[in-house]
Amino acid sequence: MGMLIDGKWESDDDKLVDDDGRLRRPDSAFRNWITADGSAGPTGEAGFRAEPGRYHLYIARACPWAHRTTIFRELKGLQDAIDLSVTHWLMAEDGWTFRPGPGVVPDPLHGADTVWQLYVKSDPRYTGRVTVPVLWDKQRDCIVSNESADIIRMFNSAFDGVGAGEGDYYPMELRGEIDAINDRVYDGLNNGVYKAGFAKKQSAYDEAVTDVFETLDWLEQRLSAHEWLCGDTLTEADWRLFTTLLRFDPVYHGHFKCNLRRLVDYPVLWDYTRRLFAHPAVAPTVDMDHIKRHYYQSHRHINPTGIVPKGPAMSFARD
Ligand SMILES: N[C@@H](CCC(=O)N[C@@H](CS)C(=O)NCC(=O)O)C(=O)O
Repeated sequence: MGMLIDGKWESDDDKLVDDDGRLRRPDSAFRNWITADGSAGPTGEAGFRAEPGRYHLYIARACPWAHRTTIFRELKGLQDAIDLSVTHWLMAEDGWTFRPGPGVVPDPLHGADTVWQLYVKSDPRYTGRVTVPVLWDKQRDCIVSNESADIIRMFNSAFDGVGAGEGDYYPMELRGEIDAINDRVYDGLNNGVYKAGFAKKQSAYDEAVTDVFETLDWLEQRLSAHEWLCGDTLTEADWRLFTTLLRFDPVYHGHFKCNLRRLVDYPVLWDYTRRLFAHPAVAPTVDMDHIKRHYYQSHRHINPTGIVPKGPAMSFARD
C-alpha cells in the first residue's frame, strides 16, 4: 500500500492502524455530486450535471465499496452512459494499477498506469489515500467523487431524466430506516471485517470480530421476518450488505479471521445472498478470481506467502 503526500507517491507501510492496534478508515476526499440540473449536492461544488457520456468510473472488481457502484450502474441501466475502467487485482507498492491482466480494462482517458496518477491529475497537491471507486468528469477533467456511498445515490436518481432505467433504491419514505440499517451494517460488518482483519492487537481483533458476528446474528433475525432489510422493498441497504456477504466465506472467514461461523451456517442470510446473487444486475459485476487474488496476494502483512486458497467449494447459484 502507499499514499500521496503533496502529489508525490510514497509506498509506505500501513499507516491506517493506530497505536491501540485499531484500523482507522479516513474519510473520502472528493465529495462532489452529479445532480439532474448541475446544482450542488449535499456536499462539494455545483457544476456536475447528469449527462450521458460525460462521466467515467474507475473500479477494482475486488473492492466491496467499488462493487456497489457497478451494481448500481447495472441496476439503473447506465452501462452506455457511464464507461468503466477496471484495475488489476493486485494492490502492491504502486497501489491500484491498470497493468495488463485478465479482466483489466485500461484507462481510455489518460492512459494512466496507476490510480494515483488520476488523483494527481485531478489535484496536483493531493495528500491522502488513493482509493477506488473514482468517478471522473471528462468535461472538467477532475474527480467528482471517491465515495461509493455517494456515488450509488447519484446513480440511483441523478440520471433519471436522461435515460436511466426504472427503480428507486432510496425511496423517500424509507430513508430514515435505510440510513439506520446502513450505519449498523457499515460499522459492524462492511468495515467490521476490515477492522478484524487489519487489527494489530488481540484486543482490537476480539472487539471487531465480536461485532461482526453480533451484526450477522442481528441480520439473520431481521431477515427471517422479511424478504429484504426494509420489508418488501429491495433497497440500497440490501445492496450495501450484499457485497460484504459475497466475500465473507471466500475471503473474510479465512484471510480476515472472521471464523466463528461461515455465511452458509446462517440459513436465512445464505438464502438471501443467493436471491440477490440471482438478480440480473449482479452477474456482470462479480469476478471471484479478482476478489480472492486481490486480498490474499495484496495484504502480505497478513498473508506473507501470497498463497490463494483453493476453497471454499461453494456456489452462489440457486439450485
Ligand atoms: N469510503 C470509501 C472507501 C474505499 C476504499 O477504502 N477502497 C479500498 C479498496 S477495497 C482502497 O482503494 N484502498 C486503498 C488504500 O487505502 O490505499 C468508499 O466507500 O468509496
